[in-house]
Amino acid sequence: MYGAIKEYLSKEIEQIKEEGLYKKERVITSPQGAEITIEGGKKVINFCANNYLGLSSHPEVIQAAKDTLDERGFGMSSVRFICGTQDIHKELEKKISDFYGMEDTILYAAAFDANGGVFEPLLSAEDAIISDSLNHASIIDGVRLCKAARYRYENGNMEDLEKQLIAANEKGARFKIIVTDGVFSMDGLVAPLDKICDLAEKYDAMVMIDECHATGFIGENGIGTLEEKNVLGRIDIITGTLGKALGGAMGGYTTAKKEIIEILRQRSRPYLFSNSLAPAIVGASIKVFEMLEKDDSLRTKVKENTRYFKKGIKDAGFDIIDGEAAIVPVMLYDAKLSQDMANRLLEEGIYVIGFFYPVVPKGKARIRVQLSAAHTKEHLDKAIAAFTKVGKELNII
Ligand SMILES: Cc1ncc(COP(=O)(O)O)c(C=O)c1O
Repeated sequence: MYGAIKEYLSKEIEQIKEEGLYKKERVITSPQGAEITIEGGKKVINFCANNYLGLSSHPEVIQAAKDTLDERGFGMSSVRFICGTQDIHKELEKKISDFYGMEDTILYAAAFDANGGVFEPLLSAEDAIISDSLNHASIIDGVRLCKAARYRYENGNMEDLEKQLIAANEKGARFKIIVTDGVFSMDGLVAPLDKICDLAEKYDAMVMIDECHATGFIGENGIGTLEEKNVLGRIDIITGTLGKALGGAMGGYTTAKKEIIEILRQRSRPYLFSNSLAPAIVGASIKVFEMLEKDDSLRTKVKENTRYFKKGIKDAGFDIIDGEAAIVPVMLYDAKLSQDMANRLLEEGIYVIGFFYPVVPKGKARIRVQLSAAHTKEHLDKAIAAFTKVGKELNII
């Protein structure tokens, strides 16, 4: 009887709209890049993709995908352990392990699956997961799927983390794992991993980080937040995505000690019961890692672009959160203002998104600007000029 649930769902949809939380998909008719065309034909400069290294439409990455498509076919039509593993899947896993200096890696269809499928195979009711309050939804879901006791510490608050570790010890937890995003994507701030690792050592816990917004460009060699915070070799489990800086298509991974990955291959449900990554994505991702090994120009560029944009926007009088990532939250505090500003900026040819409660805390509405190595100085100057113009118009600066 669809009638009854139809009425219920329609009410729910109305409620989402009334709360101002209804998400509309903006349709793009061009490839992903620093400049995109949106439906209706308008060309805009894009500041809201996770295309940090500008690789989403990079010619070398596209060529590698085409070559692999020709050589290896379109799809695998199988999960990994039946007949869905080509040699290139193994090659990519080895590349990722070497990149981080970890022992082994397992690929997933998405980082959402990597986070969703990591806890349940490793931990059970006698164990404890201690999770940062701002961790990504996929970590929250992964934790929910596991029987381990859950502890949550206030974002980045090391006193609270210590309290939670003590609480887990008092309950007699067998194994403990602290889990945090490397970069918190709404603030662009890096987790205090050095302090987290110290506490982990003091209380005998493991550490897991989600590097989705960091791999390839944060830290001197682009290894990520573990390099930035000088904790290489002290992190037990890393999850990451191929769907952001590393080409932006899709795919995720977990990299860790050999036994951890071996158990995941045996028991991680999103790995066991979901199709293997398409060869073209695997081939192109191998190319991405080769490019990162050879050349640091893209990560230098995205860092320079971030510095340049931050300076311009601060000099214009805006208030920003000054983090280490290629994410610049321009703080407006008011939800409606953030929406009005984003709409006006789009009219000026600058595509950004306004974020407000419940995505960020109440009273902390903002426009999140994401920088890319694909942005030119001209793109950045245009954006700073448009922010200044609209900011004055809306009495923000
Ligand atoms: C911190 C974090 N973890 C995990 C994910 C999921 O990544 P994927 O798109 O590969 O599923 C995202 C994507 O939004 C993310 O930002």
